[in-house]
This record gives sequence, structure tokens and C-alpha cells, in this order.
Amino acid sequence: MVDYIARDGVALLQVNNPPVNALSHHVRVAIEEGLKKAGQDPRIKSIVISGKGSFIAGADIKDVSKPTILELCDLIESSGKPVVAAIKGFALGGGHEIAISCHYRIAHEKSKFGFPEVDIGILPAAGGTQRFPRLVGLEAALDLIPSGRHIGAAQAFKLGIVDKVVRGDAVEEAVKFAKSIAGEPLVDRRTSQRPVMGAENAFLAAAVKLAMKKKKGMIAPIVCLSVSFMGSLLPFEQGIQVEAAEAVVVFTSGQMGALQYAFFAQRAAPKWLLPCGASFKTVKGRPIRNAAVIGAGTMGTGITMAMLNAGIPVTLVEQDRKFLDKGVSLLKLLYAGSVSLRKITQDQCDAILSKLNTAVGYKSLTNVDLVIEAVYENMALKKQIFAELDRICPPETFLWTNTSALDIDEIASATRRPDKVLGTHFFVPAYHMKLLENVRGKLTSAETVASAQMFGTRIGKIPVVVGNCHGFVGNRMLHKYVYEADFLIEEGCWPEDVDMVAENFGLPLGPFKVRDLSGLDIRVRGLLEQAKAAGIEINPATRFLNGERISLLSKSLVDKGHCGRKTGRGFYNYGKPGGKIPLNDRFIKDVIVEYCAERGIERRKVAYQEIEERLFLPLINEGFKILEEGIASKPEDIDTIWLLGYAWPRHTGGPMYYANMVGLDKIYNRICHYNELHKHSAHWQPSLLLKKLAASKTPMKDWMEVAQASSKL
Ligand SMILES: CC(C)(COP(=O)(O)OP(=O)(O)OC[C@H]1O[C@@H](n2cnc3c(N)ncnc32)[C@H](O)[C@@H]1OP(=O)(O)O)[C@@H](O)C(=O)NCCC(=O)NCCSC(=O)C[C@@H](O)CCCCCCCCCCCCC(=O)O
Ligand SMILES: NC(=O)c1ccc[n+]([C@@H]2O[C@H](COP(=O)([O-])OP(=O)(O)OC[C@H]3O[C@@H](n4cnc5c(N)ncnc54)[C@H](O)[C@@H]3O)[C@@H](O)[C@H]2O)c1
Repeated sequence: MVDYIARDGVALLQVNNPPVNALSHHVRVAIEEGLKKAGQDPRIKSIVISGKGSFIAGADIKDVSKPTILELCDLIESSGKPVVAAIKGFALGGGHEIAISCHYRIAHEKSKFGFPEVDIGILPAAGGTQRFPRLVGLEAALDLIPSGRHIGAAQAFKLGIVDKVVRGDAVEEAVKFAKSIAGEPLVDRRTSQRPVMGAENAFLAAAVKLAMKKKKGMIAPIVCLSVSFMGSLLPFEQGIQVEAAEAVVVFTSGQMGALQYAFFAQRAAPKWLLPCGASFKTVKGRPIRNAAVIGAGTMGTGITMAMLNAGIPVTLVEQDRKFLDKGVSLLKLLYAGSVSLRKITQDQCDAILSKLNTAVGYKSLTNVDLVIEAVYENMALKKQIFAELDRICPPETFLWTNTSALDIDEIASATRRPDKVLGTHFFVPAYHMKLLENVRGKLTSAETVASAQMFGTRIGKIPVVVGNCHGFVGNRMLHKYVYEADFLIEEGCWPEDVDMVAENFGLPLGPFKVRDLSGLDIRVRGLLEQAKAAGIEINPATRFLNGERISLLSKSLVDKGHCGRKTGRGFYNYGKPGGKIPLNDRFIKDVIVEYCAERGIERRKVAYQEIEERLFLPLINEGFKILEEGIASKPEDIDTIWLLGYAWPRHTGGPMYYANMVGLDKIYNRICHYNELHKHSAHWQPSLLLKKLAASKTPMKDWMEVAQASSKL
């Protein structure tokens, strides 16, 4: 766990706990023993702490509440012999706290520093909230601790975290340095003994405001701020007491469990398992050497960028030159933006763009490993394109589609290679959003799934495998939330009432602000196409489609030119087309009232609790149906999709974790209550799996056993 290597009067303590050198109990004990051994050995004059591979990524998140890192940090700092941290890779959380308890820090130029504790719901409670402000000053501390952000070695040097940045072997440099300072006094090297620079509160209010915006609803960042600030006014020992007292608050808040669950869920989600038993452990994917994207619209350009950024050469294909030029201009504009923001250099930008080819029509696609289609959401068009690609591309080429909801099996049926067809559902903007929903069809092979997962990881996404159904996992659940939001307006709410409840719950924007952003006309078009496909003519009084309640309120608004932000009015008034500030509007309210009157819908006051339940319970219910049907293979996959694709508040873990936290019996009873009241909405029919889990009180980790047992009956 910790190798002890004594050489030329220096004891090197090298943590060896793969994969990230987390500070599990045994590691902490072994470092302590190493320090004591070195302290007692008269031949040892100085000590170096390092990690094999990387430095230390912090406490082991699975046993984080054992408080001995604090004592370890004190032991390091109070050592009579100089202790030098040799840092490569990551110095995070408790690892960072150990580093700043050492008397000196020597870091490799590529090393990273940070306090990610807030993102798992806790504080750097091994003295970090007290030592860090004493090392870098209060302003930098109040920026870095509540944000959880990582910084590089160069910035760490500027802030005074690191004493020297090296290009070569940080451990060798540290050992050499440790030898050179043997016997030197350490008084001014003990961080805890320093005064806090800049301990005035001018920036505290700004820091609190920023934390509330960036980490909405999370307790830990605010507690971090107050503890660091209070500590700056107190002697170190009293600051430590404040830190310990406040640590109890966050450790017992419930958010810690949810955030730690989210951490591991996100790492478990890419580990796929198919019903046939094939899994990430048994099947290898094929690497993608080059690719083509069909459609240079919003998604096609974003997907192209995601691949180019990962070094994959891409041919971007359009139906005609005009659309292609438009897409390429957008792409170049986005890269120019990255250059001006100094995210990349001009040379890097040129190198990236040198891997972009363009074409009108598919004829040139005779030598690509992968094609991703991102044209309009139209089944006939997609099938026609897949049939043509099937004729032109080599038989081993993967043909993937970015459809947001359409049937993957039907698209695959247009080809002679349904085993190589799969849905790669990216989220907008595709070059930025971390989630990739990989949708397997009935005939998609395990090799194709493995390749899509490998591809997703390579382009920096968290890929999650899901089954094929309308809307897959994310959008299928989202649709229920959107339906209920509309029904709430019909029954008496205003858009701002519903948005407020959703935003208080933790979503960045409520459903109507989101709809205004994406455009009301898109959903209306979808609804009308759905009706046409079902052979139903929609008239102003229509309230049901195939026996299901629908709302045509968006259509009433679109008919009056309210398409959302782009037209300056949607569910809110934005003042002008493209405006960004949503204002409540009497005229929009009149449209709503008139719409209800025309349909004889009596409006009423809807209570806060009802709004919250009607927004979130149907999507949770749908999540259980998705598990029951095997569309998702574990609850962690659903939660990851919602955390990364729909900005579900992380401190509640995701919809499935949240349901478990509230109590499945309570959730089930409330769904039954609404099912009684809303017989024309199938999304209120309770999931059978939910019913079973609620009755059996099965722990979350065993839900899938119950789901699988039920599916075998
Ligand atoms: C390090 C990374 C950046 C590496 O990223 P990379 O992408 O390379 O790899 P992965 O993320 O996929 O990780 C690989 C593998 O490793 C697992 N893992 C990673 N980090 C940890 C970890 N810290 N612990 C355990 N396991 C870890 C990961 O799960 C993967 O394995 P898997 O099998 O799942 O595939 C990246 O990994 C990263 O960012 N890691 C997290 C870093 C982090 O968050 N560090 C901070 C940890 S918390 C901490 O350090 C706390 C300290 O401040 C000390 C606090 C003292 C507390 C005192 C408490 C007193 C109060 C008690 C009150 C009790 C009250 C009561 O209960 O009554
Ligand atoms: N926009 C989103 O938020 C989003 C999110 C996820 C998935 N999707 C899905 O991605 C797909 C594309 O959506 P979008 O928003 O990028 O659409 P878009 O309208 O912005 O772009 C579609 C592009 O496809 C091109 N095209 C049409 N027919 C073509 C053909 N035969 N050959 C080559 N190019 C052709 C069009 O010229 C247009 O540039 C849809 O299936 C959509 O459902 C969209």
C-alpha cells in the first residue's frame, strides 16, 4: 500500500493503491507508520511523500467519514524533519490536504490540484478549509474550495501552492531537493502557522452568490465558504473545531449519499450488459479510424466537432452545397471562438480542421469505418438514406443514427446489416454535452454495442447503452414531464408557476423556459405528424389522441406567432426576437384563458405540492417501467442519463435515487392517487415493478433482481 524506500538520508514514502491512490484506511495507517519510522531513524534527514503513477486522489469515497486524515496531516506538518510532496498526476481532496501539510511541494508540469469534496457533498475536512486560505489567501480559497475546480501546476505555482514545477521526474527532483534542505528550520514552512492574507469580507458575498448559481441547491459549497471565512478570523486550532462541527452538518444532510451515488453511477453506467449476457468484460469493440456525418445542421456539426476534437477524421455530408457551406461556416465560427477564448491555439485549430472533408451526396463514402446520420427527424428520409448508405459503404461499416426517438429496428430494416445499425443519441450541443445514449436495436450485435461504447469514451462522452423504444430512456421520460406541464397550465397554473416549482426543485430552467428556448413549433409539428400518422384530424376542440389526453395549447400560441425566444414571444415575452429575459405577459395569459374557455376547461388554483408531484412522479413512474421492460439495465443508467443529459439536480442523485430516498411506498401511493384522477393519461398507470419494490421494500442495489425475476414469470 505504501512503499518505504530509504536512500541517501531521504525516506521516500510511495503510495501504491491503484487505480487512483485513494486514501483508504490501510493507506493512511501505512503513511503514518512510514512517517514514524523515518522520524525515529537517525540516518534519515528528510522525507518525500509521492504516489506510484499519480499522487493521491483523496480519501476513499467509500469510507470517507473516518476522520483520520486530519491527524495524518497534523503529523506530517509537525514532523521535525522536512517533508516534501512530489506530485505528478492528481493531488485532489485529502491528497491535496496532505500536499499542503507537507513543508514543500514539487510538482510535474502536468499535475492537477483541486478540492472536489463539494461535488460529493462534503468539505475538505482534514484541515483543508483552514490550511488552504493560509497558503493562498482567502480570495483564491473562496474561489477554489466551493467550486471543486481542478487547476494545473502553472496556476498552482502562481498561487503559491507549489514551490517548484518540473518537466522531468518529480520524484527524483523532490528527493534531490529534500536532501539539500536536510536540517534546515521549518518554522515558516508550516502552513497552519501562517496568517490568512486578504481576510476581509469584500468578496464573500460575491463568492456566495456564485456558489448558489453554479452549485444550485447544494449545501456543501456554502458550508465550505462559511467555514473557510470564519476560520480566517480565528486561530487555526479554533478554525479546525469549526470545520469539524460543520463537517457533521454535511455528512448528515442526505446530499452526501446522493452525490456519492452519482459519482459511482456515472462510472458504472458505461459498463454495459446485454440481456444475452454479453458485456463490456466479454466483447471487444472495433476502433473507429475515420467517419462520416450525414447532415450539417445543429446536431451534425456538433457531432462532427466532437469527433474532430478526438482526432477522428470526418467527412461531413449534405444534400446540397448551400446547406453544407452553412454548416461548415458554423463549425469554423465555433472553432474561431475557441481560439479567441484561448481554449485552443490557431495551430491546433488548423490541425483539427485539416481532418475535415466535405461532400455533397454519399458517393465518396466507400472507405469509412462509421457513418452517423443526423438529418431531419423523418422516418421515410432516414430509411432512404440508410438504404443508400448500405449500398455504397463497405459491408463492415457501422451505420448509426442520431434520431431522438424513432424506431432503430425500422431504420435498420432498410439495410442488409441490421447488426451494425445502432442509435447514437447525442445531446445538444453535441461537442459539449457529456452524455451519449447508445440505443441497441433487436438485431444490433454485441460487437457494434462494444464499438459504440468505446467510441463514446474516445470522444470524451459517458456512453450508456439502452434498449429501443419511442424516445429511448431520456426522452421517453421527458415526454411525460412535458405533457403534465401543459396539463397543469390547462388546469389553472401560469407558466411561471410551473417553472418556479421545477427550478426550486433544482432544474436550471423550468419546462416552459426550455420550450421557449428550443422553439414551440418543433413540438407542435411533431404532434401534428403523430396525429396524421394515426389518421386523426385535429380541430381546435381536440383534447384526446388515440384515447390519450393531449394539449394543443402550444399550437394556439404558435398560431399567434409565439414560437419562443426566436420570435420574441412564446410562453413568456422576451421583448424582441432572440431576447433572453423572460417576462410574464398579459396577452399570453389571455391566450391561455381563451384556450381553456373554448374547451370548457374550468381553471382552478393548483397547490405547490400538486405541481411538483405532477411534474416529477410521471417521469419517475416511467423510469420504473423502463427498468421493468429491460430498456435500461440498471437504475444507475437512468440516473446518469438524467444527470448528464437533462441537468437533473445532482444532489438528489437522479430520479431513481430520489424516488428511493423519498420512499417507494410513498411514491407509489401518490401515483395511484393521480391515476384515479387522470384516467386518460397512461403515464399515471403505476409501474408493476414499482408496486413490487414498494411492497417488498427491496434495497436499491437489488432492484434488478426483482425486475429480472418478474420478467421471467
Ligand atoms: C482521480 C480522477 C480525476 C481520475 O479520473 P479517471 O477518469 O482517470 O478515472 P475514474 O474517475 O474512472 O476512476 C478510476 C476508478 O477509481 C475509482 N475512484 C476514483 N477516485 C476514487 C476515490 N477518491 N475513492 C474511491 N474510488 C475512487 C473510480 O470509482 C473508478 O473505479 P470504478 O470501479 O468505479 O470504475 C477521478 O477518479 C476523480 O475525480 N476522483 C474523485 C476524487 C475525489 O473526489 N477526491 C476527494 C475525495 S473526498 C476527500 O478526500 C475527503 C477529505 O477532504 C478528507 C475529509 C475528512 C473527513 C472527516 C470526516 C469527519 C466528519 C465525520 C462526521 C460523521 C457524522 C456521522 O456520520 O454521524
Ligand atoms: N436538435 C436537437 O436538440 C436534437 C437533439 C438530439 C437529437 N436530435 C436529432 O438529430 C437529428 C438532426 O437534428 P438537427 O436538430 O440537427 O436538425 P437540423 O434541421 O438542424 O439539420 C438537419 C440537416 O440535415 C440535412 N439533410 C436533410 N436531408 C438530407 C440528406 N438527404 N442528405 C444529407 N443531409 C440532409 C439538412 O439540410 C439539415 O442541414 C434529428 O433526427 C433530431 O431528432 C436533435
